[in-house]
Amino acid sequence: MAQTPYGTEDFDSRQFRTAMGQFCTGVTVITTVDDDDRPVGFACQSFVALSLDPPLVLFCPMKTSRSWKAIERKGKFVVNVLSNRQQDVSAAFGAPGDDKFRNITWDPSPAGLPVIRHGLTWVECDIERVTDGGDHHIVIGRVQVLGEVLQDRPLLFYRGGYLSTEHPRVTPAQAELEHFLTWTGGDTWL
Ligand SMILES: Cc1cc2nc3c(=O)[nH]c(=O)nc-3n(C[C@H](O)[C@H](O)[C@H](O)COP(=O)(O)OP(=O)(O)OC[C@H]3O[C@@H](n4cnc5c(N)ncnc54)[C@H](O)[C@@H]3O)c2cc1C
Ligand SMILES: NC(=O)c1ccc[n+]([C@@H]2O[C@H](COP(=O)([O-])OP(=O)(O)OC[C@H]3O[C@@H](n4cnc5c(N)ncnc54)[C@H](O)[C@@H]3O)[C@@H](O)[C@H]2O)c1
Repeated sequence: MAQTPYGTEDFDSRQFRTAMGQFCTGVTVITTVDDDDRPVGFACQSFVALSLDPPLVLFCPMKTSRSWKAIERKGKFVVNVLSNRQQDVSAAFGAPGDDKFRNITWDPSPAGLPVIRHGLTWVECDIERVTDGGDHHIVIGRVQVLGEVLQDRPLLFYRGGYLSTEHPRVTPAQAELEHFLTWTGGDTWL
């Protein structure tokens, strides 16, 4: 049953979060290295694929974020897309801390930024533009490198908690059609 809507800005922060929590998203960890080459990062659900040509993405860090300050100085970041096995990774990077990488295994991206192991995929980006978003920044990044894709289920954030979903099944007929549509070997079968 529909609830009575709240009036113009006649709501508190808890009510706003409850409303926004109805929108289910994936979870990423945005990483970089600081001036001393130490890995830093934070859990981030405000990540969006923005543009295909040019390839742009965006995310929104709190203006008080120390990770953001390191990302801004470096001018580069990696977006790590988490799998459903990485709830603990999200929890570690979703809370303030000075050594969030303590129990995290990672490899350097081409630019030397942390790629967290066992994520669904990752992209390395250069900061293209930063605009104002209230108590957050809106950071637009230009994608430079696409990481490999792992066949696993995503970690989802919904109503302030974690969820997972079945990976969509690919039937043999769909796989055959995909192979046909992406074939680059020429018309050798004719
Ligand atoms: C699933 C999920 C999704 C999230 N999505 C987003 C998102 O899209 N955008 C976003 O900005 N955040 C998001 N968060 C929250 C974010 O991950 C956490 O706030 C994280 O701690 C931020 O890390 P940081 O390094 O950016 O900030 P930190 O530097 O860890 O700071 C976090 C807050 O703590 C304060 N602080 C830091 N150090 C101290 C100290 N020594 N003493 C007192 N206060 C201190 C800072 O001022 C800041 O307000 C999300 C969290 C979760 C779990
Ligand atoms: N965009 C963000 O900055 C953001 C997003 C999600 C969670 N968080 C933080 O992570 C922690 C865990 O969250 P929770 O489990 O209590 O969920 P919650 O119930 O506080 O969040 C529900 C929804 O509200 C929105 N939200 C929450 N905090 C926000 C913020 N500071 N700015 C903008 N939107 C926000 C998000 O859409 C989130 O999915 C909290 O400290 C929360 O502030 C921050």
